[in-house]
Amino acid sequence: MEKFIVEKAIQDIYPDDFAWCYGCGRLNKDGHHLRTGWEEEKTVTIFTPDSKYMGIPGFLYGGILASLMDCHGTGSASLALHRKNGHEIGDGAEPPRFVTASLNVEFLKPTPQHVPLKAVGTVEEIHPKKWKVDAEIYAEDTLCAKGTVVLVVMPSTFLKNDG
Ligand SMILES: CCCCCCCC(=O)SCCNC(=O)CCNC(=O)[C@H](O)C(C)(C)COP(=O)(O)OP(=O)(O)OC[C@H]1O[C@@H](n2cnc3c(N)ncnc32)[C@H](O)[C@@H]1OP(=O)(O)O
Repeated sequence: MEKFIVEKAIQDIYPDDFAWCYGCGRLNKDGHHLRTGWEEEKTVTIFTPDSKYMGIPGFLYGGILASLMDCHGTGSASLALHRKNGHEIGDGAEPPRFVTASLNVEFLKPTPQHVPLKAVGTVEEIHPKKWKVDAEIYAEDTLCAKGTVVLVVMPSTFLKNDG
């Protein structure tokens, strides 16, 4: 796999109040800090899980692949609606925020530890408030998992009520 770094990620511009997700929140010091950006018309997230995310020695725990798929989905949908709204990362506009409505993962091959994983997404609009991301996760050049994530624009039920 070519060396790839996500230079501009949608998670970098989420407002602080929404930057705490365990998977992709930049402000969650214990989290994975997943970052998702464009690679031409596809979305990409790169992640090398820590050694502790072991299933069988030498191979990854499947739940961590699901986590990658999950946040790759929310980030991809946010990128796509942001672009549809006429914005790109860095133009100062606040991006839309999505939550996961469903997550389907197929584990195709044993996934080795200690190599960078690359999630590649194809984003499709179902409705302006509902998007689908078909994702593939590669370890080096091997397709190890694929899945589909459905995302919905974050409803007001997620707004924190301090009262
Ligand atoms: C925010 C920063 C990044 C954070 C990343 C976090 C990643 C996560 O882990 S999120 C946490 C896990 N996910 C959750 O907790 C979600 C919990 N579930 C829920 O809140 C709800 O079930 C939710 C929001 C997913 C779906 O709600 P539901 O009311 O069933 O929505 P749904 O019927 O699918 O429609 C969605 C919207 O599209 C609209 N819509 C209209 N036409 C259509 C259509 N043809 N098809 C689909 N939707 C349509 C619906 O009317 C609705 O809009 P509105 O709310 O204005 O009526």
